[in-house]
Amino acid sequence: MSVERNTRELEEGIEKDFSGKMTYGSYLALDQLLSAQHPVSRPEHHDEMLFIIQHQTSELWLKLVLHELGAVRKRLREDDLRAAMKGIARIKHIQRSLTEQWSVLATLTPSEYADFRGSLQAASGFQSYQYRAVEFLLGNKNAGMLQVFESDPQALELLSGLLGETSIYDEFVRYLHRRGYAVPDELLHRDVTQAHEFNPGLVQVYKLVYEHAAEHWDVYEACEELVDLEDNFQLWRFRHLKTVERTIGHKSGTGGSSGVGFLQRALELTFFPELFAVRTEIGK
Ligand code: HEM
Ligand SMILES: N[C@@H](CC(=O)c1ccccc1NC=O)C(=O)O
Repeated sequence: MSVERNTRELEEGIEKDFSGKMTYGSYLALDQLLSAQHPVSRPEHHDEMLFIIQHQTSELWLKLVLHELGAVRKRLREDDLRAAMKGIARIKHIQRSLTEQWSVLATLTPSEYADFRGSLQAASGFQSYQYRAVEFLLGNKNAGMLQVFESDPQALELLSGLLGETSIYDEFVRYLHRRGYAVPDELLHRDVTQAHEFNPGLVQVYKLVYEHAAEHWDVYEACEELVDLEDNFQLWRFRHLKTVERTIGHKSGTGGSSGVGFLQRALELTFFPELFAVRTEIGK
């Protein structure tokens, strides 16, 4: 080791011959991953690379969120609440990372974005099938959303599949029923292709849990985990909205919507309305 030269020597045992062996790059398919950035602006705009990578990293994290949500749903079906909560804890960290990432894109000024926005044509995040899949898995179903995927059979298959399946919230509610809580019957037989709608009877179930937390500790903790999940999702939506506002102001979106106004209305959506409603009822 030569401290003077500020150089670390390689150790004897360090692998150098990778002929026919798996490497870091081959394992991670880096050749594919790192050759998948294709700016479309001509002449190529410097900042389009930021725009592409911000979206690609978001989609990679969304892929993991979907993977974990699938496992959470399975664990709930198997009555393994603790394992399900482990999955939610991981998802919450991913969500924080996704929300934090907006500050990178916020360095894109309106003038820089305007220089290549025209090249994006009608492409828009509205067409992110993984984002829609997350919304469906959390319980905000909307069959109308499938229309933009008519020309993408794989996305259509994933989303129409999820539309007809139970959400995380459906499974949580069914789990509560199996545990003996007085879950209203209509929730157990609801049409799962529709968005979950507010149910006052379920608020009463949560009221019991929150007012006697010590006797319902694991369920109480699980409820708060779900509240965190929704809270984090809304924070992502809010940061998206604010980034859009500072970048394109009140222009309409490339996807054809009114833009900021349309995104604002998504902030009124809720996945687990009863878990928020119970807050008003506690101590009454
Ligand atoms: C400067 C950057 C961005 C701008 C100006 C922007 C703008 C917009 C606008 C105007 C919409 C509404 C749909 C439309 O008419 O196009 C939208 C939707 C959406 N964008 Fe972005 N966006 C940006 C970055 C991102 C990033 C980095 C993501 C990450 C994946 C993203 C994901 C989405 C999603 C998922 C929707 C659908 C939201 C919903 O249905 O409520 N956007 N965006
Ligand atoms: N909807 C954006 C365009 C946009 O942001 C976008 C374009 C192509 C691929 C992803 C995008 N991201 C999010 O909407 C706009 O209206 O400027």
